[in-house]
Amino acid sequence: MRLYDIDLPSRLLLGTAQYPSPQVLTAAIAASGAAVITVSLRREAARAAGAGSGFWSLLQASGARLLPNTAGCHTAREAVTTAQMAREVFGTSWIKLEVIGHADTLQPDPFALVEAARILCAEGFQVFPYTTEDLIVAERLLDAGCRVLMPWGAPIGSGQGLRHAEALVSLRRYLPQVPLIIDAGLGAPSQAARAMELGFDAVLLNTAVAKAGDPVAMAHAFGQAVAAGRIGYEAGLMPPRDMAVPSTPVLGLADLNLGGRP
Ligand SMILES: CC(=O)[C@@H](O)[C@H](O)COP(=O)(O)O
Repeated sequence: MRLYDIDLPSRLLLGTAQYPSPQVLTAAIAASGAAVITVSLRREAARAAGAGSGFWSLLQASGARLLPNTAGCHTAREAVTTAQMAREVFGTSWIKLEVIGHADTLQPDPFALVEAARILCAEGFQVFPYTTEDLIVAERLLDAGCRVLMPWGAPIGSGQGLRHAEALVSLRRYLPQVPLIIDAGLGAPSQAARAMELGFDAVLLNTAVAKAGDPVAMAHAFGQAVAAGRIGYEAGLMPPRDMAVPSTPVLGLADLNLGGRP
C-alpha cells in the first residue's frame, strides 16, 4: 500500500492509547504487524510525562511509522497548532487530522476540518483527515490538498463496525483512485475484514485492541483479518444471488454398480 509516496507493508494502522501497560502496547504493535501507529500529542504527551520519558522511545523502537494525530481538538485553529507542534516533536509532516464537532458523538466538524486541512496542506503537511462518509466533504478535502481520506466506520470507541456501509461503498465507487482508510468504530476483526473486502485500502483502529481481554491476541486477529479481507477483495468476490444454484452440477446418471455384480 502506498500513502503519500511511502510504501507500507501492512494495511493496518494502530492507535496507541488506552493499553493496560507499555509492555502490552509494544507486544500488540508487534502482533498486529501494523506499519503505522498513531499517537496523540495532546493526550499521550501528558500521560507519558507522568509515566516517564520512555514512551516516545517505545514507539520509535516499534519500527512502525508514526502518524501523530490531533485528537481532542475542537477548532481548526487548535488542530493546526497541534499539528505544527507534532511536526516539531516527531519530525514528520504526516498528520492525522481530527477536529471533533460534537462532544457526545465525537463526529468530525466538516467545516473546521476542511479549513484546517487547507491550512495544513498549504504548509506542506501530508494530511490524513478523519471524516464521515459524506461525498461533498470528501471532495472539499481533496480540493484542499489531501491525498488520503479517513472516513469513519462508526463513532470513535463505539465498536459498531461499518454503521453506514452503503454510503461508504458509494464513496469508494466515486473515488476509486483515492486511498480510503476506514478509521474508528471497528469492534471486531470480522468488521475490519469486511471493510477490506469492500475495497477500502486500510483500516485504523485503537479501542477494540486496547480494551480487548487479551490485547496482543486481538491485535494479531485484526492483522490477520485485514490481510485476509484484502486477499479476498483482490481475488474477486462472487456476486450475491437471489436464488440457490447447485454447487455440484449433475451430468448424466451415476453408475452405482460398484461391486462388480450383474
Ligand atoms: C487513536 C485514534 O486515532 C482514534 O481517534 C481513532 O479514531 C480510533 O478509533 P477507535 O478507538 O474507535 O478504533
